[in-house]
Amino acid sequence: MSTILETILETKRREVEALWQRVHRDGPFPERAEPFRSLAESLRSAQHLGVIAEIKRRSPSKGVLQASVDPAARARVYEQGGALAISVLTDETYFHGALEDLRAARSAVKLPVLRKDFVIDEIQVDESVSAGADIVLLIAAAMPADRLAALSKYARSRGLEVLLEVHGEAEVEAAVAAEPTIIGINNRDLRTFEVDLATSERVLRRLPEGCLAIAESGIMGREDALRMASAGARGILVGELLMRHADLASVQAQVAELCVPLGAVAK
Ligand SMILES: O=P(O)(O)OC[C@@H](O)[C@@H](O)c1c[nH]c2ccccc12
Repeated sequence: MSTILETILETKRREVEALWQRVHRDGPFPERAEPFRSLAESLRSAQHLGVIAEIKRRSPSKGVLQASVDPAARARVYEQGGALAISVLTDETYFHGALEDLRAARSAVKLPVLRKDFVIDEIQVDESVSAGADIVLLIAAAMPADRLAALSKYARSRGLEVLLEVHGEAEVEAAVAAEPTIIGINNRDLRTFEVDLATSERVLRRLPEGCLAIAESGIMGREDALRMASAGARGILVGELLMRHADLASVQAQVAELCVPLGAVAK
């Protein structure tokens, strides 16, 4: 056990085990009442960079960002600022999130909601569907290529959109083969926590034509948003910048600032 990702995955394997036991004991997860909402559609039709605004109480790299958060109120403000989707950290151990946060956020808005967790097993996909998630994150570095493809296929078969996260060029081939709905390029290396926006610039050049791609992490303002847009990203995933503010009026203004026009960008 050396890197944080490996440590987290170790915890996830135990959670998966417990989930299977629960399902064997109590039966399958309850049916989902809510229809799915699509992020891919709004990313494709938007004339501006799509902002996926995140609810994250703490992170292993930054510590506590905001201990007490009202996910419904925050989701509403993200929506009012013009975000195309809400991302909710649901991992409890390392991010102090919960599936309850996702439910609360989703019922407060009309936007699609991304379940941000470390999904490595079909049972977590079932749980995500039941909880009302619209998009699920899969991380290329978390599993071998064949598992990535199988899990992506399963998630899509259950009606979810798949955001598949890569960090470097080396993961692009496996990611594309898994036929995700959207590819996310994480500017933060989950092994070292180092953040570099040049990561997105490099990887975006390697993606096949027509690929819907977003840049994740380390976006700290309009300048960075413009940089990601001109590199070819259709959207950005932003957490820390928004979570550093408790004042919801300034959070809303901050989201609006990030929705830079795509037309103005030389591609
Ligand atoms: O807070 P930031 O630097 O704006 O980053 C948001 C998001 O990209 C980050 O939370 C993230 C990207 N991939 C992840 C995987 C797991 C947990 C968290 C993440």
